[in-house]
Amino acid sequence: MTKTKPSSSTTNPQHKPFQVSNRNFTERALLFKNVSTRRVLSKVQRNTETKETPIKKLHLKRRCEDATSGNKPSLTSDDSRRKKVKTTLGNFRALCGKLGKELTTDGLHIEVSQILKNRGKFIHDGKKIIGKVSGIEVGDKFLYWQELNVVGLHRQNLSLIDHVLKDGNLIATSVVSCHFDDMDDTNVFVYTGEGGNVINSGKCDEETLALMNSYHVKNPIRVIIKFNSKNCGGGARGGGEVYCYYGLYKVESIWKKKGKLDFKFCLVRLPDQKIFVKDISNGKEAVPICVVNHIDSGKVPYFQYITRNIYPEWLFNDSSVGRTCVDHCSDSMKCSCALKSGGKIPSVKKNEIKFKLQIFKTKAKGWGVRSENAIPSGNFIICEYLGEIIEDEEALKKVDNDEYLFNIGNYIHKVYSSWEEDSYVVDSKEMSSYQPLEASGGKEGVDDRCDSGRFTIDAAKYGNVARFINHSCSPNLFVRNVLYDDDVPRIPHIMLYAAENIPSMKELTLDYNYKIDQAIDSNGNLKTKACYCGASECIRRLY
Ligand SMILES: C[S@@+](CC[C@H](N)C(=O)[O-])C[C@H]1O[C@@H](n2cnc3c(N)ncnc32)[C@H](O)[C@@H]1O
Repeated sequence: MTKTKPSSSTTNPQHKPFQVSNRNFTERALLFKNVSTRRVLSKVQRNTETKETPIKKLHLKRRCEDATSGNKPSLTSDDSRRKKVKTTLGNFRALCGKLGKELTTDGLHIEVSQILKNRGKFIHDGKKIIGKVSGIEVGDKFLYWQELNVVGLHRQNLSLIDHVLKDGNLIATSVVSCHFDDMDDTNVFVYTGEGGNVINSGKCDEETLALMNSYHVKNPIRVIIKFNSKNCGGGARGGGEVYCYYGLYKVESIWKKKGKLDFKFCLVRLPDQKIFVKDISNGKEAVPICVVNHIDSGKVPYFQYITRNIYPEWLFNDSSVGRTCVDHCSDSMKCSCALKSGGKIPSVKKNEIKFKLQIFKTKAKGWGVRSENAIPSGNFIICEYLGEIIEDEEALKKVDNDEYLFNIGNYIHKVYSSWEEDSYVVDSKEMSSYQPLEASGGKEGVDDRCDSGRFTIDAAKYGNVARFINHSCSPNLFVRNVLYDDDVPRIPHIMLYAAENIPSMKELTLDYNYKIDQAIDSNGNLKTKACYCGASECIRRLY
């Protein structure tokens, strides 16, 4: 996730846009962590070379057209634009189906897009847009390169960089990147342009020129990521290539390695753009919990977002439990805490999430959690681990599906003597832990129903943001079992705290406290799982 940010120094000391020079189209590499995209580009070239449209003609035409701003107030609302985009894509695919049996042939797609263009069916009348294309949202997916052209995201058949003349200067409008698999974060990525001594000769290819000018103009550039849906949980065609629109970026810096001809362009994602899911809690949390995925097209599998644990019914009817509060004070008729305060529900604000947490897709560990704000170390509760409270016997039956089980353990680390947050006592040696139960010894020596060590939190169906926090052998969070004075005495809350100052956007991690070689599956076989935390002290095994 941490990328070395290139120096912001530019190779053009005059800070003025470069002028259009002769175009020397060759393939070039768009890099995410130095991975080349040549293969994809040459495939596009191969497929388009067979078409009749002469490249020279396209150039002439391009010189004449000028930019259209996507931000100008449009005649139609964004909703109707969106409908139009959907209809147009539907028409495109229907026509592909009609004209060719082999839908994956790019030649067919070019032909179909030409037909739609001739019929005036291109979105935005085939004009090139700078910035947001109305009707298209971040996260929208497209099955074929030509669909990007039809909807106005990227109107190039040959090049990964699209550009337009704006006030006499060529500027970049969109980039198609073909590599997503080696990144934790696409907020920053690097494009490597073609070689050529721009400073001395004043000449370079159009793509390099456009990106250089965009650096000065700071115009928004659309980024589209191409990926293979086979690798990320299926796609519209059950595996294959898909293009996903990732939003607007700007060229932050340009540099050139000593002795090398090619330029590198650092593109940085513009802030305040629509994200994939604005608030997965649907307003249940005080701070919205957004979901972003810069890795693939996968969505968070369904679960129900909760802000309080779900306790088993029998717990409330069992006098040995000694619970006086019902469902965390939600029922003012039954809850003794509420009755004490004249029927008023006590504030549960102490459990509110205060940091702007974000669920994001990691490279190798599924979803993870990070904070958009920096988090100072100390007694700041990041969040509580929530789910269904189940007995350990029940949890043991879930050994083959234990991803979201958190064994509460035998120890209570904090006791709140009142609703005041600062009156707790920290007394902890033993952490609670995620499953497997075999490792945590959850059943040891307990006969009483409400004794601790008999309960596990299952966040598979019901849970909150904490269910996405991954393990690290060098974690930046720690766990405390916290008991409020109105709680079921031996079912503490699992509260997560910052163990250090955590910079914004750094993944939040816990030590799952698993034991190696002690997890057993339902057939009695030893279970192992690799750890991809990446810490220098990583032992390479989760369990
Ligand atoms: C509580 S879930 C964490 C969220 C999970 N990544 C997701 O996508 O929903 C625990 C699971 O995440 C994965 N995981 C967490 N930390 C990991 C790590 N350091 N290395 C590999 N997988 C990890 C494992 O599959 C583990 O069973």
